[in-house]
Amino acid sequence: MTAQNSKASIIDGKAHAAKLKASIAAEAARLKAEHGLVPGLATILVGNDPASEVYVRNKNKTAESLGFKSVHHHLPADVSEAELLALVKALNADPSVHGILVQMPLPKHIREEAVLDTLDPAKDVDALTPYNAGLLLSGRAHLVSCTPMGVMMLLKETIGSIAGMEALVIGRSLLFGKPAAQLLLAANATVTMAHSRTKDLAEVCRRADILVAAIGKPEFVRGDWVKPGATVIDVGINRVDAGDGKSKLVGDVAYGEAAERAAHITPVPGGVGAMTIICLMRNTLIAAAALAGLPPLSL
Ligand SMILES: NC(=O)C1=CN([C@@H]2O[C@H](COP(=O)(O)OP(=O)(O)OC[C@H]3O[C@@H](n4cnc5c(N)ncnc54)[C@H](OP(=O)(O)O)[C@@H]3O)[C@@H](O)[C@H]2O)C=CC1
Ligand SMILES: Nc1nc(=O)c2c([nH]1)NC[C@@H]1CN(c3ccc(C(=O)N[C@@H](CCC(=O)O)C(=O)O)cc3)C=[N+]21
Repeated sequence: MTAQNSKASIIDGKAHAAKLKASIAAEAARLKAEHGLVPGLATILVGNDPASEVYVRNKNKTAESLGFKSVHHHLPADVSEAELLALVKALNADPSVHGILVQMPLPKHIREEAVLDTLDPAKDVDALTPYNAGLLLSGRAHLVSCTPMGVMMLLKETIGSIAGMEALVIGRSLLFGKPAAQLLLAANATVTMAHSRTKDLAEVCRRADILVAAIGKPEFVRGDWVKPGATVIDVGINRVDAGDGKSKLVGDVAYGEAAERAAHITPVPGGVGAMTIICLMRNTLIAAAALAGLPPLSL
């Protein structure tokens, strides 16, 4: 078998997440014993998207399993912007809450910017406020967006240094693409960002030593776009028809094809998604320690 058609190694996000969870649990126990500090996470979900309900429930369950305080607010789809902002302000002022997560996307009649301008940056565990995005850009990151952080951890564990490598991020959202590109740059990769207006995406992909896809289109990236030996990180979570009346999750990368050429690849599910929730717990702990005036945590 030549290197060209050997199967990629699978990056086990679940196993990495379990390891990180253990170190967060230990640090949380220490903060509780030494300082009486119990991290508190508040989640807000507006409307009834079933996938979002599952994710938010998982976030609360994970918080509880770590001994965090966890509160969930489920608001109807037609809640007014003013009511949502009032809830965010109340949580900003609640000393038992250290992290506030507003699940995106929000209904059309609510301005995302108004919500982010109201959210206390010290409690912005998704790192979506201009303040936290700006700190990252300035090389002084405090709270970092969870999924990009999870991706960097997986890359570190899988290939070590990425200095000088060609990294491509497809997608430029505030939640993932932009912070992911900043983190890759800070780790000294040569970073390209692609999006819906990029010309000849397949060719751009073929240059990438690290190919990160966050598009939201099932199996959009084909196997022959992957540079042989590349590391492929699939952020996409798409629910598609499995053909037997059931549905299944697939990523933004045609996994089977890509695995023929890549050296390392993340599966969906069990790859990047598994890291996201645990990075949210990490951010909640970091925010709690900072709000309590404790020294930065090494996690
Ligand atoms: N695993 C996890 O934990 C997480 C998974 N996700 C998943 O990642 C995916 C992306 O999420 P998110 O960043 O929030 O999505 P957005 O919809 O906000 O962004 C999608 C990006 O993909 C780009 N894009 C769309 N079509 C194309 C195309 N044909 N060619 C190239 N680029 C294209 C868009 O470009 P343009 O800007 O030009 O419109 C945009 O920048 C989704 O599947 C989401 O569910 C998201 C967060 C966490
Ligand atoms: N403000 C905000 N912050 C977010 O972080 C955010 C958001 N809005 N909106 C939607 C996306 C999506 N997202 C995921 C989180 C966990 C999994 C996850 O746990 N995935 C598992 C499987 C899940 C399953 O089986 O359904 C996995 O990939 O193994 C996936 C996707 C966070 N998002």
